[in-house]
Amino acid sequence: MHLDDPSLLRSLCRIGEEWVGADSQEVFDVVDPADGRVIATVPRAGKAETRRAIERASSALPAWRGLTARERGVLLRRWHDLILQHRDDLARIMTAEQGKPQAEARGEVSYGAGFIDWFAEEGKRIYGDIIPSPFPGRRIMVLKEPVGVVAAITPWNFPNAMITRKCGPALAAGCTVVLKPAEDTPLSALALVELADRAGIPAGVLNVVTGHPVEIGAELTSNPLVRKLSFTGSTAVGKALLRQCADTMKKVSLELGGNAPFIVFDDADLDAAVAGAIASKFRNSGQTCICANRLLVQDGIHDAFVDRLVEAVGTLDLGPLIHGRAVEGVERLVNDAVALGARALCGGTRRAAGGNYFDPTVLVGVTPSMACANQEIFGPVAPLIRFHTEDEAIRLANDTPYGLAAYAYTRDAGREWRLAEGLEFGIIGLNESMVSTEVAPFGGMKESGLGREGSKYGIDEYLEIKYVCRTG
Ligand SMILES: NC(=O)c1ccc[n+]([C@@H]2O[C@H](COP(=O)([O-])OP(=O)(O)OC[C@H]3O[C@@H](n4cnc5c(N)ncnc54)[C@H](O)[C@@H]3O)[C@@H](O)[C@H]2O)c1
Ligand SMILES: O=C[C@H](O)CS(=O)(=O)O
Repeated sequence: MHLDDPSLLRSLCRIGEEWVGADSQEVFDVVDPADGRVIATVPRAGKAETRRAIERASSALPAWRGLTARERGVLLRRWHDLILQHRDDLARIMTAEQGKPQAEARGEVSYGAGFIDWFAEEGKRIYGDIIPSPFPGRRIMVLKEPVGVVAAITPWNFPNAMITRKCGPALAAGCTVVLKPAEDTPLSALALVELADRAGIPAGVLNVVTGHPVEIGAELTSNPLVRKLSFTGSTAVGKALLRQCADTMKKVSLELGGNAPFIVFDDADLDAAVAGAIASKFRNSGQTCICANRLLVQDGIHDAFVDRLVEAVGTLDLGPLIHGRAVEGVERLVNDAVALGARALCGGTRRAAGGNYFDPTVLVGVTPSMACANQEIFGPVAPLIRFHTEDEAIRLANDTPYGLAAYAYTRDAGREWRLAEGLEFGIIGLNESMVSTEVAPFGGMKESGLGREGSKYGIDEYLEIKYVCRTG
């Protein structure tokens, strides 16, 4: 892989001042999903290394939280600037380990840097309260303090932005972090830590451990020095980690799976609806938590929408899926739907040329009971379900344990409000499918998670509220 700055390609864990291997010297391969080439190896660390990282984060905490928010903000701003200076290299590393096309990868790096920029400022707005006391002679105050050592566990599909979306607010609030990135995409995390080091963020504030997810996770969720877990990943793993945190009562935020409905009403702007569906469904080859997962299309516009969608899909050139298991999972969902009567109007199979590619697919005749309408597809497959009335659309959309993102295209303002209030999802796009920004609260309801990331709300996840009552 060509890098303008090859020293960004780090392949060891970062614990305090040191870049270290696993105690066992074991390593695991990092593989390019496009062709299966091994691009690096990183340590297969476990419990002992994680414990040392936690202890180092704990020892770094007093000095880091002792800085003023402005001082931390200066360091975060430097980190932000270095990320953007090295955007092309960070994108090259991301494409090599995750498969995301270069333009999308550069976009993710800029999006991820936005969280550092945003929270460099938000740290200076962590306001407490002075509350008028009902008791004569007594003062009532509310302080907000950093929660302490944070464990962050992140997924492979956005190997840069999911890390900065946690580390930005955590560091701005005065917390220190032990990060476990996804085993498929550790290099983006290690490059970010290298740049944090160059920015002058003190050693021990941001630590990265790569390796056994279950072993590392067990230490992160059980060690009492860790006061917060911030997890982004599948709902199944999120539930397991939430249970594991109960014994030490950690503060937990979870960004989990989704099953986004994309609703197209008869009165929708057809061009906008097709463009929105393409952008939402096929971004990152369909491997995002907020991808349109079910396209609910009203009877009157259905055929015109299908024709235009198939035409637009025919122009796509997508990247690979993350690994062979992902391709097999998508293939199973498509084959299940077709076996039950759905039709693939385009795509429908893995790419004949081989590799982890699945051809972009439009399925019609899908019914709400099919697996592809109830499971997170995480691939470039658009299942279309017909509906007749608005009430039916809202009922179908809400009929899922997930509640992350939902989209609707209509030009009826009254209907927009009924959808905004009637859809049970944390994020709703009305005539818009590109909703992700650092200034807005990102997160889900029901089994899509707990808490929010980004926005003025995102820093609350890394704070404790302290009530002080003073007489005298
Ligand atoms: N809501 C969001 O903001 C958001 C963002 C990105 C991805 N996601 C979700 O993440 C999933 C895809 O990512 P993924 O495949 O990496 O998810 P995953 O749950 O398999 O893995 C996520 C992270 O958890 C780690 N992990 C896995 N099992 C673990 C265990 N038992 N203990 C500790 N750590 C463990 C993995 O190594 C990885 O770092 C999808 O469901 C997607 O919707 C959600
Ligand atoms: O996959 C989930 C990500 O959170 C999507 S986004 O990058 O925030 O849009």
